[in-house]
Amino acid sequence: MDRKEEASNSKRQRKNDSGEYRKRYEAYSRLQAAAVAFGEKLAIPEIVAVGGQSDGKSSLLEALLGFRFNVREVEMGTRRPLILQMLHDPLAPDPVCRFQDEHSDQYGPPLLSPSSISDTIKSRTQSILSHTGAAVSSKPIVIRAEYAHCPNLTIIDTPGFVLKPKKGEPENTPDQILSMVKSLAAPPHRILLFLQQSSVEWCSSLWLDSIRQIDPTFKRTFIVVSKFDNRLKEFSDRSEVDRYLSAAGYLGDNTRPFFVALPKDRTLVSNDEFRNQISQVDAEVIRCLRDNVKGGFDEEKYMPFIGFSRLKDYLESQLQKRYKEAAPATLSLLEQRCSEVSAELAKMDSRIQATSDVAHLRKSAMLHTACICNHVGALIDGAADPAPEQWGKTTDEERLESCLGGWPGVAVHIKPPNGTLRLYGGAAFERVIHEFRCAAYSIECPPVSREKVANILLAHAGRGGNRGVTEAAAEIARASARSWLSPLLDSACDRLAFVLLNLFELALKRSRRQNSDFEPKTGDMDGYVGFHAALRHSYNSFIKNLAKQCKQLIQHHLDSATSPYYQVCYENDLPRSSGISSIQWNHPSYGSLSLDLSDGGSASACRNEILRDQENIPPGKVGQETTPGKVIDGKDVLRECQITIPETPSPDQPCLVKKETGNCIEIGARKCHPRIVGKSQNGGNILFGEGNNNSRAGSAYSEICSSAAQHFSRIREVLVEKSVTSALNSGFLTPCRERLVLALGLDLFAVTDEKFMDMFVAPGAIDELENERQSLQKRQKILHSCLNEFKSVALKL
Ligand SMILES: Nc1nc2c(ncn2[C@@H]2O[C@H](COP(=O)(O)OP(=O)(O)OP(=O)(O)O)[C@@H](O)[C@H]2O)c(=O)[nH]1
Repeated sequence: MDRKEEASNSKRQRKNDSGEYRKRYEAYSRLQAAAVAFGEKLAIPEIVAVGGQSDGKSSLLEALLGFRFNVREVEMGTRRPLILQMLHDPLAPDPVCRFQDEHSDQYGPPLLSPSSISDTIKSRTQSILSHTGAAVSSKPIVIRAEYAHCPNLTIIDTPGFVLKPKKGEPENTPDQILSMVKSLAAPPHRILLFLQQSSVEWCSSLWLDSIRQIDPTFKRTFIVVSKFDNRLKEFSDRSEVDRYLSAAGYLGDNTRPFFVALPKDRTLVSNDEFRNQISQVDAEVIRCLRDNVKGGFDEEKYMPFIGFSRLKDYLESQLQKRYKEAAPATLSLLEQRCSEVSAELAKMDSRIQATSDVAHLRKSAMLHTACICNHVGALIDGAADPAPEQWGKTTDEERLESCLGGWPGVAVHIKPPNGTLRLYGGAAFERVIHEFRCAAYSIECPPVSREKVANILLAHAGRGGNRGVTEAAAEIARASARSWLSPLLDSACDRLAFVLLNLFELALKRSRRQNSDFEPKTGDMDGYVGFHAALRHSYNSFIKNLAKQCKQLIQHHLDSATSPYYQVCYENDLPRSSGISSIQWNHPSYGSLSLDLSDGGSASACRNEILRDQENIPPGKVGQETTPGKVIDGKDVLRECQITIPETPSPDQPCLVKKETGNCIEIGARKCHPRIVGKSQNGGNILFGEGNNNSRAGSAYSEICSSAAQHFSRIREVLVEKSVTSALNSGFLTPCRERLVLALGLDLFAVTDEKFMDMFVAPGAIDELENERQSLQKRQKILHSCLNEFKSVALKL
């Protein structure tokens, strides 16, 4: 082979090589566009330019591209990462730039003028920042530039590090930039191009440490000392310049920085002139080092690292090298992604098919319903997920949101233990029951008019009955209990229903979390608005029905407790203790609720409140913790009662209890009762004494009031302790645990297919699936074409 032949062979070889380079590069840049558009995580070798603000990153990019696109002096600097895909095209004497769509892998029309490029960068940056209100955004802008004078190279320009935010920018801007750049530079397949101005000494470099945190040994970092022209005039002799160029002691033995100067004149010149200026500056740098420095510099050692053109060649060769190395891994990753996307697409097809498959929909809907019911059960039995702090309610919130306000007929503000804690489910239910008990015990037997007493009493006297006073008192107490306790019972049912109604949302939340944590087991019902609405409606109706039934049931209990025949039972039924001391109650549910878990302050506040409003204390608490008493005019009357009422109270002492009704009286009156009756049987004016209103006047009336209060208390106790609490539990909770799934099932599924499918006329849901499917199809198509491209690239490696 003669020399001529050899030369033409090597020329052909070089041409082939550059053809291969180009093919490989094109394959990667298409893959990169797909990765950006679809959020695919593919390890594509890329260069990320990082450094402090105004250290020259964008100028270096322009120099690499071979023309100026940032013609406007952009005051804001780089605010979004800019992925610049440079494609060497010998047939493009003028640069052809296209922006990738913000939301797809498609590129827009070619932009020819540099000002339109910088304007687009600016407007895209501003549109996203005005939307987020931040100073920077990590969403990249992608530009593809084809040009005869650019290399095959992809560089990501990043916002420059800053120490302080600019005026009007959020305070955390420096941190935001740092963390954004760190995450852009973190993937190990990315090469870092770290720029630092030549005027900065390595020992005082602010950002070198940040780079070390990303790449501690600079294994994948190229270091560029920018604006080298600014430093040149400071060198006087060779040793000085060689020491500077070696950067010894700061970057490690294997890291050689590049020293680059670019034209600082930013006046608009033609692209040819711009490239001309770049070469001139390159030449000028070498000339300065040779001529202006005594003894020049160690050219053998440092020449390959000085000047822009050397950096450009180096970057291109490094990127090509990495492309070649990464190709097998990229190919296998692409194969994997292609089969994954195909599987996703098949799954999506079957989901779309399932939208018209009644049997499938019935199964999924039943599973979903059962799952919701299970979660309701779990929440009733006691659960702490979702976070009660966020999803629970305090007693005040419950009152407010249920629009039920306070307890009817109760003037005092009831503060149940744990009222300040955010509870839901079973715990909130128990708290409402307790609150109801407090409310019930705070109701006093209302005062009765003398006319009422006279009407009942005189009629009894007329019939010659000798139990007139007792009968009158009982009759009064029954009427009072009916009119005062009935609204309270209704209110309790409404409050409990409110607690249970809230559980639907929480059960949904738990079910969603469970579906996202594991493979969806309960069928994917997302988007079927009609079904979700029907399920919610059915649940609400179930709870409202329970409330209605419970109201009827406990009204029935109230009717029995206020029936004249029941009086006999409760007189024998209720446990009594001797003397004046309180009844001993043995209620496990009460015991558990008296456990106040709210923080110290609120617990003691609540206790104080309870002590202040003694009505809030049901008898159970009375026996255990404190002597019950009602504070009237600042005195604990009951305590006073206990001290002052003798074992056998004198009928002359009606004044002692004259003012009192309710609990206080109830306890004192137990002893008084037989004597009161006895007194009335002793003849005289049974109604208002001997006609002397000032001496004994009012004593019979007071006795009747007192006795009525006693009856009232007993009715209330029977009701609260014996029937209502258990009726509420069995009326609400047992059906929720045992009948809910069946009731909802009957409502939703015991219907014809046609009616059932009405719930699934969900154009929104099907559209959503169709959109997802289309985007998957697109992704599949692009990944397949990238795969094929890489297969042919790999063949020539
Ligand atoms: N003297 C001199 N000036 C330069 C050189 N390179 C860039 N400059 C000037 O430095 C200024 C900042 O340059 P940019 O390229 O915008 O810096 P940047 O790092 O991209 O800035 P941010 O994107 O805001 O972080 C511009 O005015 C450039 O003209 C150089 O080599 N020598």
